Amino acid sequence: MNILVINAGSSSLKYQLYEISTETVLAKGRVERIGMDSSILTHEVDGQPEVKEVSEILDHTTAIKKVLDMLTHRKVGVLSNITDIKGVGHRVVHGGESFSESVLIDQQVKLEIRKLFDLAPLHNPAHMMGIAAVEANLPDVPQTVVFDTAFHQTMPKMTYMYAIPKVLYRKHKIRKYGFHGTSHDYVSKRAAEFLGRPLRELKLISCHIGNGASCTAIMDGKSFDTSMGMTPLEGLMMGTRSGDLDPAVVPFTINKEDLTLNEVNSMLNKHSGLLAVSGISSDMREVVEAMNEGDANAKLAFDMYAYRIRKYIGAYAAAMNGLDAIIFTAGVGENSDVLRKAICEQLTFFGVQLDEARNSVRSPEPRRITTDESKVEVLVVPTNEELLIARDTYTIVKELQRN
Ligand SMILES: Nc1ncnc2c1ncn2[C@@H]1O[C@H](COP(=O)(O)OP(=O)(O)O)[C@@H](O)[C@H]1O
Ligand SMILES: CC(=O)OP(=O)(O)O
Ligand SMILES: [Mg+2]
Repeated sequence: MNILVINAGSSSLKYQLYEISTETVLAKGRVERIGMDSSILTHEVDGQPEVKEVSEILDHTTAIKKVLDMLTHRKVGVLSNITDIKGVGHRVVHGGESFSESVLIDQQVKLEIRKLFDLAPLHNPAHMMGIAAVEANLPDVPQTVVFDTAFHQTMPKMTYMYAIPKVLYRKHKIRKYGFHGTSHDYVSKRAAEFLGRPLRELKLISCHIGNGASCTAIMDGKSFDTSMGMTPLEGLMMGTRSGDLDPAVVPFTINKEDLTLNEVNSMLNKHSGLLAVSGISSDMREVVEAMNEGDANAKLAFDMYAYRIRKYIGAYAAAMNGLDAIIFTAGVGENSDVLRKAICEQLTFFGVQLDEARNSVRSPEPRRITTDESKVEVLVVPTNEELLIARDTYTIVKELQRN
């Protein structure tokens, strides 16, 4: 059965087409710069060179249409007809308190996602555009949503409540939700398999370090605490997001700089983090390069970034009263041996012994980067949010076909 996985952003749309019974990726790609002139569609079929097509793609509906054209293309396509797609799974960042698992999309689900626009303004509106675009192009195909927040619905009240008047939770559901749940879920299961131990017995800290970044404390196979909050802004320092800061900075800045609330929100989400501190880039590769050339701002940005991750690891080891393994994943976590080294070198107190040779290995497979004697294991586990989305979609579609 062919399942299409969609991760729609405001100006981009990533896709992967799976043959799910064998979990094979038949094709994948992305559309960038939707709504701008010269949008770019990049399409890749296993073992073949990438195909790039530049055209004007004004909205998500057109973007999906182009993707479907690519998938059925005479030369670079992998399907003879779009009716060969039997289900579409979407990544949705915010599911609030309504969803603790993946669901089939219906009117009610769409309404709930819309209600959460305020809580994930960068993500949820874009996901809705993706869902509507698929509906317009494939009206008869069942669609599902897989939420970033779902995995974290197991957090106890003690970790998800903010210490502010209760009325704000009652009226507006202001609380910690946590994100990247699909990734934390996937890598924790892979880590348990790799270690050959039951997940339920492990105390894990998974560090999803990509553009957005979050750490999760996982106990008993469940999310116990996580660094992102009501929105994906809390916690670690990120590419362009500030992460934790004294909330008083917000009214103070509004006052002193004569900014609006929206401007401050945008500053904290889009113009902070690595980008602001380094003054160079939100991309860790460029920050490390500048640091190696002696740039002091890049060094400060790198040190702050690594320090925050270390601090969360320390906090979560205490929160769980123990730690078996730390997992690094996502763009930076999987690729930056320099960052992993900076973090792990200062965790010897916990019994982390980094093996530098293992740390510098690159591989798409899960691997250990500590010595055999290390008391706490540190693993690099490449994430695969799309595969989990495809699996969940398959389960839901099969159930639908049975009824
Ligand atoms: N070799 C590398 N070294 C350091 N950072 C890298 C490397 N390759 C990719 N990255 C980082 O990964 C980030 C993207 O991570 P990713 O998980 O794909 O993020 P997202 O899904 O949020 O777009 C980039 O911003 C880049 O900084
Ligand atoms: C929730 C979140 O931050 O997602 P991303 O890392 O894809 O921006
Ligand atoms: Mg990501």
